Amino acid sequence: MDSLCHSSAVKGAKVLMVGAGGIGCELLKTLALSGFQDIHIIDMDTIEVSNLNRQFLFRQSHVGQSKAKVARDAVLRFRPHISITPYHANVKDSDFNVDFFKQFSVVLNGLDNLDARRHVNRLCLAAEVPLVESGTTGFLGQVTVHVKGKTECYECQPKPAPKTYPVCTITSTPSKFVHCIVWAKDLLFSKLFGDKNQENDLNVRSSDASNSSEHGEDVFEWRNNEDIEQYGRRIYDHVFGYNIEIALKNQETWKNRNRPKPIYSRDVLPEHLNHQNGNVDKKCATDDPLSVSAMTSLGLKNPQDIWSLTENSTVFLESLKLFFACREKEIGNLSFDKDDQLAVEFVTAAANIRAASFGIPMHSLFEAKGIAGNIVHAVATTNAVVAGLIVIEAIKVLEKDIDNYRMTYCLEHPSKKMLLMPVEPFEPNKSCCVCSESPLALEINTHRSKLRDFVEKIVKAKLGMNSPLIMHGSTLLYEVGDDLEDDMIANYTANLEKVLSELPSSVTGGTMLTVEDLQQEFTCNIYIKHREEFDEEKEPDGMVLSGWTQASLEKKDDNKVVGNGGNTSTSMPTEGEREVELDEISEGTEISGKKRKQPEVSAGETNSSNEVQRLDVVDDDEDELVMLDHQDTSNKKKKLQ
Ligand SMILES: Nc1ncnc2c1ncn2[C@@H]1O[C@H](COP(=O)(O)OP(=O)(O)OP(=O)(O)O)[C@@H](O)[C@H]1O
Ligand SMILES: [Zn+2]
Repeated sequence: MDSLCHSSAVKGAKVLMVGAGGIGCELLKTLALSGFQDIHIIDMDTIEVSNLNRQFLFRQSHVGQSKAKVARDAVLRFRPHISITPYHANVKDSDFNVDFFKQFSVVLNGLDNLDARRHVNRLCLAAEVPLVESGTTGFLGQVTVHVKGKTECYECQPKPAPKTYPVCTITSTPSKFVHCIVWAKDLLFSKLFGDKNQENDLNVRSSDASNSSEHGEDVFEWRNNEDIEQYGRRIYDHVFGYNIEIALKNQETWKNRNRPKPIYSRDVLPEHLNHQNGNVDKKCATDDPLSVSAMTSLGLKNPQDIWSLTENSTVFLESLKLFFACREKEIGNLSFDKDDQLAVEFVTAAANIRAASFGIPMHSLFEAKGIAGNIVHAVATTNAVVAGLIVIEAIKVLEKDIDNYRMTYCLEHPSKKMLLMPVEPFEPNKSCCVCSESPLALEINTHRSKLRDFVEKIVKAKLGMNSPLIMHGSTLLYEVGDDLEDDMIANYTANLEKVLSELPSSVTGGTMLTVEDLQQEFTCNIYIKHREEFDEEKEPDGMVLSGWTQASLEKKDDNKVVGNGGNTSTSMPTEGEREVELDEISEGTEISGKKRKQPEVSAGETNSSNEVQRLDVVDDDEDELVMLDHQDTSNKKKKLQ
């Protein structure tokens, strides 16, 4: 190690670290202690109290300050003579362009989301700077090396698709608590507090209801003649009582399922809730609307308690009331946030009441929050191990020790007596459209789909472009930029609303479109195939992109996404479930069944085969997160404490 620390490659290296969170803090410390002398750090966040348990460069007094800057100061205290340059900024900002990236010898990622990772991958490819990429999820972690032309890029292999659920499971036939959470968060919470005009599957039921029993208006609207408690109870009775009764009428649905039980507020709560007569203004009297809490107001203290049905019903009404009383300005714009206490309380209560109705075990707020926020509790040790591995790979990259590059996976349980599983990197995937410029094919109804659908669903969501430019031959159909003339902007805005075949340069079957992101210096050709019909459930986008590894995932996932509740139900298994873990983790990542050589295991080890299945660990990220189901959550919690 000593020789490594003093290697001239290390001393002379200029390193860019992206992310100064859980992995980043460990990484900066390890870099400094390993002899690196010129380190740049980009992080867009400020320090939060919840970071302090593991992001050890930060202290209570730093809360609210830039992570990048505080991390720098903390490390300079024990390595005063090295140079650390912090940027409190989003790595996607246009300042961080290809030229910016070119100045570095290596880029090290300690990020927590797919979007930023893809962006950095593209910049590293364009700037031809090696990338060491990392991620952790609880006890699981991985460090991978990406060198243009030598190893696969970050996007050569498909990433696990966020687990999605069939809409009908969420709206009609939940069988697990997570289904109730998705319903509470993506349907009910959004309906009540988010954008009312959003398409939402609760609409179906509310209009059913308005035809039969209600007054032809939106059931979810607060009516002039009712007080907030009446409103809350009406919503309660509608979603937990009336809607269930309607659902029960469909005998077919319940032939092989347990029939749910309608729950009405009068069955579980007294006619008037005495405590709610308390002074609402007093409950709101705080500088920080985010600190308003139904639990506080009701005297419920322990977030690990599982509330009774009555308690859940009380929390439901109280949190709804507090939203309207204390946070009225935000209503209409809210989306669920795991750090929003009142939102978590509402979602926990609503999910529990629904669970009770469907005979599903109820959960504590702590557990519900974990599921709703896709939280896998971070393990500081995993971050430290991963940071160490990043530095080891960075040193190999700097010394151009290509034969020894490794992708390393941290396991939760020893496999072949090892907790760390190093594997040789793959070569670049020839069909990867990011690093091999391989064209894609898009099946789309060119007479029905608008350019806007193409931009949103394909260019942004699937291809991860920030500032796209779309060309058909020499005609520019769309472009984003700060310096566009007004008439161009008007032109592009008009194009967005046109169907593809009616664009100024008609896009039909057989057209080749070029899509480019100027900042990422990433270009992609898309061959358009016209197709009339799409299966609403299986192909909810109304278009199918193929030709790249991403597309194979789509086929695998025949469920329709509900809202943005992307979750995977990969679980942390107990010892006996080891095989399940391997299968589940690799699910969605190893679609071709390719095997990777595992060179580090010597013949004397217990393994009979020297091949292991590729493991990919999903990261703690909103897009691609692992979610624990209830058994595993409790199992895990025990281990963590
Ligand atoms: N686009 C981006 N530009 C710059 N920094 C980013 C970007 N996306 C994520 N990050 C940073 O990456 C870091 C990831 O760290 P980590 O996974 O520990 O998350 P965290 O936000 O600190 O903690 P948690 O989400 O678990 O509360 C964060 O500090 C975050 O600010
Ligand atoms: Zn690639």
